[in-house]
Amino acid sequence: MQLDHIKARSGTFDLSATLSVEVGQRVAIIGASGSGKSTLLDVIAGFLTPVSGSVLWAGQNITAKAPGARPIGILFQDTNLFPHLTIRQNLALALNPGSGRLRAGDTEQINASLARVGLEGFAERRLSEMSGGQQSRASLARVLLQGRPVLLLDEPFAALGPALKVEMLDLVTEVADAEGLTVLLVSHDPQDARRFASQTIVVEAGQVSPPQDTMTLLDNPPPGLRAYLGSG
Ligand SMILES: Nc1ncnc2c1ncn2[C@@H]1O[C@H](COP(=O)(O)OP(=O)(O)OP(=O)(O)O)[C@@H](O)[C@H]1O
Repeated sequence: MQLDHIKARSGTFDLSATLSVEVGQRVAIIGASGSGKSTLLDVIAGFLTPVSGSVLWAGQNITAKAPGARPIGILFQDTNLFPHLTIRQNLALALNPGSGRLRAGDTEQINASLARVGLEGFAERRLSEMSGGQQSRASLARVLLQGRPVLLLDEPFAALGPALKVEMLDLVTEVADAEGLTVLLVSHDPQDARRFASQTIVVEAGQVSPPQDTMTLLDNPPPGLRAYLGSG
């Protein structure tokens, strides 16, 4: 994925980015609150049209494509599932947004995606009857069902507590590696970056830096990042 001389504006906030992320990479995005991390994801996902510059995937310019037509799946902290529906109904809606009716092959696909996230046998369970960790797994199953090659994660596991968060990041790592997904993870926690991503993008006051080696960056952070990390 490439961001080529992107300039974007959200209200009075300006963002600029030129970078490229290799296919199959897992990359963390870190930066202070309000620095522009979500704005960057909005540009990549197509929720915010840049003023200038291009978003490219596999050499194709996707800047003008609607969010649903992009090769991108998104996982936010708010679960993307309806609490009163069963997991099967929720996933059927993800496959067939209009009707939620199951077509030939859908059940197998749903069962396979539940198995991939360790939720075999949960299809008839309502979301409201599941733990926070199980709900996170179900929302991951939903986004995986879309079969998009790029996954954007905006602090999706922040509410889970440290042990469960690590478990979910490891699960995403396993699935992403097995399927060759390219993953961008926004996080406030440098430990997430160390655990999850060999490369890290720093966002500072709307300026997006290209990916750098995570360990090198965090072991010897530049002044702006050092202040944000609170490391002296
Ligand atoms: N429509 C808007 N009008 C004015 N300012 C906006 C608008 N949308 C976003 N901003 C500002 O843009 C900046 C970047 O916001 P963004 O949500 O991308 O930051 P972030 O790094 O994701 O922050 P956080 O870590 O707190 O989620 C913020 O200062 C925000 O207040």
